[in-house]
Amino acid sequence: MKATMTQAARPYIRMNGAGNAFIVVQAFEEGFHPTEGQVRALADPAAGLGGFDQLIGIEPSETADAFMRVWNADGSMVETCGNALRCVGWLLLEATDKEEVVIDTLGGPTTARRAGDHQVTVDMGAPRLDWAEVPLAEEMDTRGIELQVGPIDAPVLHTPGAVSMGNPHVVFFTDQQDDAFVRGSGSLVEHHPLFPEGVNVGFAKVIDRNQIRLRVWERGAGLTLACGTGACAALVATARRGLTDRKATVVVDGGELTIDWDEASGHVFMTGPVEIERTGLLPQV
Ligand SMILES: N[C@@H](CCC[C@H](N)C(=O)O)C(=O)O
Repeated sequence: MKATMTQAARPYIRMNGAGNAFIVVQAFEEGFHPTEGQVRALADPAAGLGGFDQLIGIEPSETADAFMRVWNADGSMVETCGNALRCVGWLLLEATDKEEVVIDTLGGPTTARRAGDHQVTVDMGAPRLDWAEVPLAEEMDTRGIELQVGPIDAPVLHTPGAVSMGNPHVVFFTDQQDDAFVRGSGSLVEHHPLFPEGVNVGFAKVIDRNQIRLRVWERGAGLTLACGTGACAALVATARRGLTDRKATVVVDGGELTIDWDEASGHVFMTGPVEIERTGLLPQV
């Protein structure tokens, strides 16, 4: 028998952060607990929501202004989502007269504040750079891990940086960023045994010391127009290799994100646009 959502006719807000697409459900009063299958069904464009990269639940929190729960389009529940933090931050800031809000996630708490017209800055905390924190399956220097794609003697991709921004990322330094290449190698690396929890895969082309062109194959969502934690991970990985400064514009398919790895606090701050596209009611799945 097909399970139906008990949360029938729940209101949703469709938002995007630099093109990263979200369906946001407010779960302050009534719980929101979709199954993996229901998330997948909602993400299917046939459900009428237009497809999305992540489904987001905003729940009450005892220690923060809200708790943000994240499901990837494949139904997996994951630690965090940088662009959704900016979107949820925007909603909470609009609903209160606060200058700053704190949003807790499975990946840790984040603060969000307005940064101009429909722009929000989030403090993503310090990147986790120890191999066990990423996590990797074996000890390696995360500035450039022993991983390559392609023939042993002529790899097309090799020695990516590995970073956790609350969720796992690898970042390849490459000029090759076309769709077919990103899809083919991203899907391969996402499930590599070196990453026991899977991994988000970044393809970073350094334009200059303050600009990176980035495409990301997201774990559980595939190629997206933007990935906030991916942009933070790319800046951290390129700065650690001396390829960029600690502050840069990361150009993604859906816009631009400013990433600043603050020297004093060690925290990574991300600033970028948020957009409310429309509201509606969740379909029965
Ligand atoms: N879109 C995101 C990341 C969402 C989660 C990611 N796919 C994962 O599985 O860790 C972002 O903006 O950070």
